[in-house]
Amino acid sequence: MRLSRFFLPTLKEAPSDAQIVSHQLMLRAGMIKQEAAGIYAWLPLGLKVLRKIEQIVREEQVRAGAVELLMPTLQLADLWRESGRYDAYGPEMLRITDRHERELLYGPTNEEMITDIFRAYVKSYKSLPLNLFHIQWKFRDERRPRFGVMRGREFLMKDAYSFDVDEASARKAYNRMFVAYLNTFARMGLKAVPMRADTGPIGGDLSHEFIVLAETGESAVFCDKALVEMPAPGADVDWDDLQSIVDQRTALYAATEEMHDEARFEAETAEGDRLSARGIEVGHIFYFGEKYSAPMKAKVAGPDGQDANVHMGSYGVGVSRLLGAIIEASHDEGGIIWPDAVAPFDVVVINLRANDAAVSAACEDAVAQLEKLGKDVLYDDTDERPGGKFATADLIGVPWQLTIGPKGLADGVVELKRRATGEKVSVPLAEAIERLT
Ligand SMILES: Nc1ncnc2c1ncn2[C@@H]1O[C@H](COS(=O)(=O)NC(=O)[C@@H](N)CS)[C@@H](O)[C@H]1O
Repeated sequence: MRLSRFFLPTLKEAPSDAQIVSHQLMLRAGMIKQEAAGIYAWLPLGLKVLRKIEQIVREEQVRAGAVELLMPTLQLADLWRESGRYDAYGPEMLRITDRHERELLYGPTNEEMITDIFRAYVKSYKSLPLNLFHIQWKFRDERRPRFGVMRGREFLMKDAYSFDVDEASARKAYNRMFVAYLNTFARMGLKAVPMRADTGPIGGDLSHEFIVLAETGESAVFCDKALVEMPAPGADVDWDDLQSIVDQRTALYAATEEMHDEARFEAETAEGDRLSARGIEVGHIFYFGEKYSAPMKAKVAGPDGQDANVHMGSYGVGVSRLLGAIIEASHDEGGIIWPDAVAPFDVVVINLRANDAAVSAACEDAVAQLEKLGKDVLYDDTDERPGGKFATADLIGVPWQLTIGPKGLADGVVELKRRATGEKVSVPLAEAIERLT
């Protein structure tokens, strides 16, 4: 992609109301534009990252056995009246009346709708276990949207819903999501710690939040620091028997503020291992049994032919929030440092003298070779001065910068820079390409 043909409205300064670094950098890097409080337009660079994060979430859901569908953003109020949540949900719910005076709402979550879909078709335990997920925009009329996409009003969520014949099976579904979440966040270069959490308006009695430690996090958290460095289980696990993996983590103390018990923390965790910090909630999983299947009559015939309510859980990931969380965890004074797996481009090719035919020819050759190898290249072919080009490349956080100028060309070398470390080497183009693949 030629930068001269792209749409990258970078800003020298962030607007003063952007308080945290991720909000400042997303605005300065031309990734988002606020259209209303808590409501954003996703500009090309931001959308590329959003889609990469979404794809990692999707792949790990599928690996854990979940099946993707897509539910609408608009829902009938009557569905929420069945579960009793229509009034209980409160002012965060955006209520809408259509031209026929029908009462609708912009979905903040989808437990009722997915239960309605399930009960319409599934009648036998033989269809279980089942986990259905989608990645869809939600609306929550937050009283104080802030910190950019971190706490928006319209935001992208992956929400999955599991259906099982009994509690024991439902806990296995819960464990599959628990492990899938550990793998998901690790693939994005994040250290996310599962912590016992409150269940709030979703309900149930078993819940974990996945927290990324960050000073600007809204949650106060307490945990055994061993949990932070524990590697993710990876894909090669027995998805039908994950209890030992889950126990390994839940055996160590980890709780959000609402669930924290200082006495228990001190009893269970040696002083040197106690971590109290602030964190960002990037995922939240719940087991809530028959909370929705009972009032909505979502039943299956069991092996004995008797109908029984299915046991459910729901599992959310803040897909759009993750851009903010990743930047909070990975940036420096120059700007964003994207982990390779979610970067908007793999490499920026920087032309130091766009009006020099030989340099431009060398750049275009490098771009062509890299694209032939499947690399996603941003080619800065603008007539911006070199300092400005380097500053833009650092700001938008692409993992590699390959710079070509007249002097390097004369010496038969290009300069390759690793954004994360700042390390630079001057090597022949072939070797630079070798290092990039
Ligand atoms: N206002 C918001 N802006 C951005 N992300 C949010 C917002 N509210 C929640 N999230 C993200 O969405 C995730 C899931 O939201 S939740 O309320 O915890 N859980 C649910 O809605 C359940 N239905 C899970 S399917 C949270 O962990 C958080 O990462």
